[in-house]
Amino acid sequence: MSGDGDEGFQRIQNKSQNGVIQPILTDLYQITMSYAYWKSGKMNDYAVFDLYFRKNPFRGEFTVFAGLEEVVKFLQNFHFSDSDIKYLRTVLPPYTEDEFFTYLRNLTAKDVTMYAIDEGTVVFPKEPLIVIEGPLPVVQLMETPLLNLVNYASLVATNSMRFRLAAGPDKTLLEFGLRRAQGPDGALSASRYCYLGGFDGTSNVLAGKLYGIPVKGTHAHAFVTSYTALEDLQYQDEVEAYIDGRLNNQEIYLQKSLKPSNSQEDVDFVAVCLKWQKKIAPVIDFLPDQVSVGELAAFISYAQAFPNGFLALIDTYDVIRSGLANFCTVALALAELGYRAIGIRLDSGDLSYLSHIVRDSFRKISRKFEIPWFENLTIVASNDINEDTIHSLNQQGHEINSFGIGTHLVTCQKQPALGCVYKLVEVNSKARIKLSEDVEKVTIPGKKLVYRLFGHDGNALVDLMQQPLEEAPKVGTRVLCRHPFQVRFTL
Ligand SMILES: Nc1ncnc2c1ncn2[C@@H]1O[C@H](COP(=O)(O)OP(=O)(O)OP(=O)(O)O)[C@@H](O)[C@H]1O
Ligand SMILES: O=P(O)(O)OC[C@H]1O[C@H](OP(=O)(O)OP(=O)(O)O)[C@H](O)[C@@H]1O
Ligand SMILES: O=C(O)c1cccnc1
Ligand SMILES: [Mg+2]
Repeated sequence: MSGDGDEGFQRIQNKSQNGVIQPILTDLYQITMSYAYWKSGKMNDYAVFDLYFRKNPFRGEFTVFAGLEEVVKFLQNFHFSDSDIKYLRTVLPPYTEDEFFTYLRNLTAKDVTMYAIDEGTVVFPKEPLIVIEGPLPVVQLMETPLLNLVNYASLVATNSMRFRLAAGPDKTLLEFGLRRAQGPDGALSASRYCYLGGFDGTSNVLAGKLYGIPVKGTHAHAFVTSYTALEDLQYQDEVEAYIDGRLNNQEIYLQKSLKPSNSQEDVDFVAVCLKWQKKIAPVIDFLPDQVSVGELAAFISYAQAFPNGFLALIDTYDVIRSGLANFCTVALALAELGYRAIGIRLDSGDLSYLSHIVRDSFRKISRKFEIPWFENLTIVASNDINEDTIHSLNQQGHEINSFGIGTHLVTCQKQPALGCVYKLVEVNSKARIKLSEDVEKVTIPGKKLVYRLFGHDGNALVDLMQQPLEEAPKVGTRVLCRHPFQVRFTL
């Protein structure tokens, strides 16, 4: 068994994420330009490229830089394989000189130098996040893969941090985006960089395995709707075996039982639940004959499987009249047997209103039965949540402890791409500029160093770009900083 698992892991490591990141994961024009550079004798020109973005995403004021670890791995492993070369021979024109393919086959990043800002740093438009320098054709070939590695990673990390800022530091944020992400690679990147941006965990099991991200989750509506009666808690084949006389009543009863946390003696858990149902009905105001018995069976079944991890999705039928009542019933039965339930999840309706109703019931039970922790049970909310939903919930007031967020987080619905670019700024120590009709698109020529200047109070004031030969700013000394584009003249 473990052999199978390891093979699966190897397959993924070799072929998925890292396997797919390779020099020919690029735009064709990088290869054709390399050929032209090579043919015109520019292969030893020394070029400097800046990787930067022009505008913070989501109409925001900051960006979180991410993707650097994969960039480093990419540079370390940069080479074209025999099969890459074989394929490229079919793509380039037949008159492409043979020596070029030998040149490509022997290329590595050994003559390339990279400077970068630390991954996870808050960064701003126009400043180089990565500077790459080396032989022109080689650093040209880096453009597309590097942009691919940084763009989405930084976008989704920024999105994740924005959700974190909206929710506040004490909420648990779970990424539930696998089913809605842009394919398998998009999903894995989303899980990885949402964690970097401030989420606490993911539902994506493979991301947990590959990147060490905590994996968390609840259960789905299907789990609830699959049960229709308390009899579902018995295995059907065992019911048949009982009818046939192959099993006795005691053996069937065991399916309904649970051992208390401190004993090995089976207790009829269903009976304990039904006892608590009667006791709490007047406390939190529900009618036992109005709850869904299938939902109760589902919750009991989940509680038997995870007596220390019972978290129930309570909106399958009716949150107040059924889901909440059934959850409290089972949670109290668990409490009698020495277990602490975790809480509930809401996946529809008015999340502010419902979270208040739920917390209110938890408080009533906590006081009535003197179970202090019951009022602090976790309330998880999900259902198409975006950043604005969280701000709105904060304004209205809510009792949610944890948000499960998928679609809006991983697809970055508010802005689907960051727009990082990779521009030539220097060749053979001479600055290069790209002019444009659009002033935003004019490049800042020359190699630059970026300093982050901090005030006396320890807060960052400004990022300063300088040429390498300019004197570095000194602590305690005033520095003249000019905006690179918005020049202000005073007369
Ligand atoms: N109190 C609230 N304030 C702001 N947004 C909320 C609040 N409660 C829920 N939402 C958000 O409103 C959106 C729509 O909720 P709505 O109740 O219409 O959806 P629903 O319950 O899934 O219903 P349906 O499935 O029938 O569309 C969801 O994206 C949800 O996250
Ligand atoms: O809403 P998201 O932020 O994408 O979070 C993930 C969603 O995925 C699940 O249900 P799914 O959407 O598959 O079914 P549903 O529409 O019935 O909730 C879960 O219940 C969430 O609603
Ligand atoms: O664990 C959950 O509750 C979950 C996981 C993925 C999508 N929606 C919910
Ligand atoms: Mg949904």
